[in-house]
Amino acid sequence: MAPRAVVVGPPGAGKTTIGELLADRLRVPFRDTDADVVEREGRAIADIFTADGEPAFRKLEEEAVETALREHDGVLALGGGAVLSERTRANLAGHAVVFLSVGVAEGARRTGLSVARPLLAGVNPRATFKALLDERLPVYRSVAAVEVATDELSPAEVVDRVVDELAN
Ligand SMILES: Nc1ncnc2c1ncn2[C@@H]1O[C@H](COP(=O)(O)OP(=O)(O)OP(=O)(O)O)[C@@H](O)[C@H]1O
Ligand SMILES: O=C(O)C1=C[C@@H](O)[C@@H](O)[C@H](O)C1
Ligand SMILES: [Mg+2]
Repeated sequence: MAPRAVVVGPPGAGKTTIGELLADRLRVPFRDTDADVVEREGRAIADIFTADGEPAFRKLEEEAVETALREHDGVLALGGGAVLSERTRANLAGHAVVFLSVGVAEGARRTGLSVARPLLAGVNPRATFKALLDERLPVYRSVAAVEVATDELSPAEVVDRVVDELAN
């Protein structure tokens, strides 16, 4: 059993939004490792970061990804930083990984109104977002079979593009 698609990308790329729509389109269930961690821990991600620190969250996330890759045969969205784990990257080998990309301006705009993203909660979210993209872009690309730039597309258009690309 393997997910039909595993969605990766930075915060605000639309992993949850597009993942849910893609699952509807494919008529399969949707699962999100951020939600799995929250459910297992019974606390919000921001609270885990604050109380236990990022490394503790990454460990929980690694476990959540490994379990979901084993159990889930629908669409799976990973947390934005999940690919930073070498173990997770190894676990993703052979899977249909979709990288949703977003530029700094649009990514900061989409995430700017939320306080639920602890990594972007600093004084200059735009600069933080740029640094995050600079670090992660090659990592997302290294695990992905398909890349879709989402800046100029509506969620429905992104899903169309992902379905097309996965069929090729
Ligand atoms: N293609 C799009 N066009 C316009 N808005 C979008 C698009 N994709 C997502 N959004 C909006 O951007 C915001 C972030 O989307 P979403 O929560 O799906 O991102 P995410 O990648 O799951 O982020 P996180 O890593 O924080 O979980 C939401 O308000 C969503 O409605
Ligand atoms: O990009 C990240 O590092 C994160 C993205 C979110 O999905 C959450 O997993 C968490 O807020 C960390
Ligand atoms: Mg999400």
